[in-house]
Amino acid sequence: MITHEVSASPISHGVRGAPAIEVSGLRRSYGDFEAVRGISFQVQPGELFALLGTNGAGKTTTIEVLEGFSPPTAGSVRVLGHDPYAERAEVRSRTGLMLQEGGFFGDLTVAETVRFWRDVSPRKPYSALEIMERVELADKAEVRVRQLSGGQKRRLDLALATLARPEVLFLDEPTTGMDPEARRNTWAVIRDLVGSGTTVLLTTHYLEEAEQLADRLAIMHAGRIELSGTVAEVVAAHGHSIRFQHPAQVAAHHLPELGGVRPQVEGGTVEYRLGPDPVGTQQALARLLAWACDHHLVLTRLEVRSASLEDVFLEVAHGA
Ligand SMILES: Nc1ncnc2c1ncn2[C@@H]1O[C@H](COP(=O)(O)OP(=O)(O)OP(=O)(O)O)[C@@H](O)[C@H]1O
Repeated sequence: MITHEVSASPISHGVRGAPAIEVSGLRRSYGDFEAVRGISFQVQPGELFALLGTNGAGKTTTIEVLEGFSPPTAGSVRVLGHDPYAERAEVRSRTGLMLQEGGFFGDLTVAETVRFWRDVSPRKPYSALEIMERVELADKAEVRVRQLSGGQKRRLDLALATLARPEVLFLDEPTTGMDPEARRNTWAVIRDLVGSGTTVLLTTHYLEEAEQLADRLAIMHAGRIELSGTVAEVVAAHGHSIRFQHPAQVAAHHLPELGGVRPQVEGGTVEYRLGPDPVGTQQALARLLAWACDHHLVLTRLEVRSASLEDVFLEVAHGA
């Protein structure tokens, strides 16, 4: 499958004031199986929106509909104000995409690959060398694509998806297989693109990637969006937790309730999952410390913290 699309017009973000990407009540079935079950979201021009989710949640299916590879079973999608399936040529000339499986000719070198895709692009804002340098592959220019490592192939994929400076960029798990340094360099490339006005829809299994890059995100599970918002909103709604090492001299059923919350004891750790209200958390902590003093206990490894994106994700994955 060819995965590198090219841009034909300068960045204009489609219809003025309209979202760059609009998904309304999208459903997509494969035979009897409904992979996407009525999801809605919008991505504004110049925004990076991350779709997170469990395996098989429907992220790639959603991206494929947005790219115009398949029509919705129900609902509608718009990219730059157009229907990507019915008006495929218009949309695809202005979007870039990087799928999970890149479609390379393994016998070509990196430089030949970049030159080939640059030659067929109607817009050539960067030289072949600049394109390779941006993803730190200039020193691999003469290496055959099939000899690149997995992470290097992903970087080449990103270079090809962005060589025409697309208005909207779809990135499906862009940093899978990259080492931590390559991942950080790729984040910098993506940030530059967003900084220059590109709208990005990204899927990832790396929660840190979403935390680092996303203006807003949605967490999908089994075809539905379970939560969405900014990272701060999603995490704040989840609340706080108080944890400490389970004191050996206190049976689990003698641990106190804090603000009506019972503790969970697992792997030698006691955890109270509290709501998002900071006053409630403070009162719970005061009550816990008073209880510890009354019982002459030292609470080791005591911590109070806000939920992380990982906590939220795991709750969606297990609880939804
Ligand atoms: N062509 C297909 N035919 C039948 N079922 C499919 C097809 N493509 C995807 N599915 C199913 O649809 C569901 C959603 O798949 P999809 O690839 O969209 O999930 P995902 O969120 O991208 O998953 P992952 O994180 O594992 O890549 C899965 O249960 C998958 O098995």
